[in-house]
Amino acid sequence: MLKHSKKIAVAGGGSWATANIKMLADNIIEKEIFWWMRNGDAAEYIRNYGHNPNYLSSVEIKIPAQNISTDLKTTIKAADFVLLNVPAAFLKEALQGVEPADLEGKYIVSAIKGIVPDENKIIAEFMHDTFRVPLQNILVISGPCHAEEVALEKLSYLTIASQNVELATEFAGMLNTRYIKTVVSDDIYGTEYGAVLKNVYAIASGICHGVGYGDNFQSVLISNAIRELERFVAVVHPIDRDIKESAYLGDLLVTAYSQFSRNRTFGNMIGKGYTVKSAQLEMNMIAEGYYAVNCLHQVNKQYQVEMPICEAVYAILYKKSSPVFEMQKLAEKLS
Ligand SMILES: NC(=O)c1ccc[n+]([C@@H]2O[C@H](COP(=O)([O-])OP(=O)(O)OC[C@H]3O[C@@H](n4cnc5c(N)ncnc54)[C@H](O)[C@@H]3O)[C@@H](O)[C@H]2O)c1
Ligand SMILES: O=P(O)(O)OC[C@H](O)CO
Repeated sequence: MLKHSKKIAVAGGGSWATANIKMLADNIIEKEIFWWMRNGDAAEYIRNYGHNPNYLSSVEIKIPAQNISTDLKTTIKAADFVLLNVPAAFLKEALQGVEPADLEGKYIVSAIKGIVPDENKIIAEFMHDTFRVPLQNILVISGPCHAEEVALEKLSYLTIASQNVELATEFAGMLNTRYIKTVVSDDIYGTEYGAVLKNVYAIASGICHGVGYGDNFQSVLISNAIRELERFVAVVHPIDRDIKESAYLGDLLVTAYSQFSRNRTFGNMIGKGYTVKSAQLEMNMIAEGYYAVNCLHQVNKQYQVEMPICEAVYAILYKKSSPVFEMQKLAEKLS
């Protein structure tokens, strides 16, 4: 028996939002699901045909047509849980017109793996500082899980993090299905920063592949990446955590090695000589790590953690440094 109401709004129209809609609808707990997206044509198509025309188009959308809207305030008003699923770079724009009062008493669930540009804040911090959402009302969905495998109903594990563990456990119960298993954590900072960093490491992994390094080097890169990730989260939010858990190491591995990874694909194109603009145009999807590495570069000015992989990716993407040169330089620092 759930303590809270089961009205959930999903905000975002991409692959992960579509996968989240599927798992919430496939979960057996009765609930009402609302869906906001900015693209009116896509919303109309989904209402008419029950499939997202642009992302995971094979997934059957099993929510009532009238619950799909392009008006975010109305969608938020209808729900108690607001699941944010817009890439971090566009979150501020998506929430324009939404006031702190609109979110009063709501639970905010971030499925975003990114940092809000200019603010340089992870999503929980941004929602807390800007919309006065109490941290106790904020949840994070993370873990190694590609939307494409959810569409195929391949067994996947999600981590639901919140300082309010009872709430996280309750929300996790609304995601479990035959193909989704959930783990609960109280580490929102480590979970969010871990997910942000793994996107940058996946870009590094793609760049290495693009310039011609093999599996042997790749494994050393990822072994150094998890140590870099651990160093950073230990300074930003020092608590006792096991970095080998799925939300940290697992997510890094899936993104660094999977054919479905947006960030790795983007990095591979950069390694092969594409410009940032041309690589972005080539993809209908967003590589969060591109935006995140710039934010991390700013955030780390305060913490001064040794982060050679992030710095190499930053130099390539933002200083137009040569991928071959940066990877050679990085290789000297890895162990
Ligand atoms: N795809 C996955 O498997 C997956 C898994 C876990 C977490 N995530 C996270 O989910 C979030 C959403 O990513 P996704 O993979 O669903 O995205 P996607 O790459 O599938 O889709 C791109 C999304 O960005 C939106 N978008 C593109 N340009 C925009 C603009 N100028 N203004 C506003 N919106 C714009 C599109 O409408 C679409 O919703 C990201 O933070 C990502 O890290 C994704
Ligand atoms: O692997 P990416 O770059 O597509 O990111 C998607 C998810 O974060 C994987 O858990």
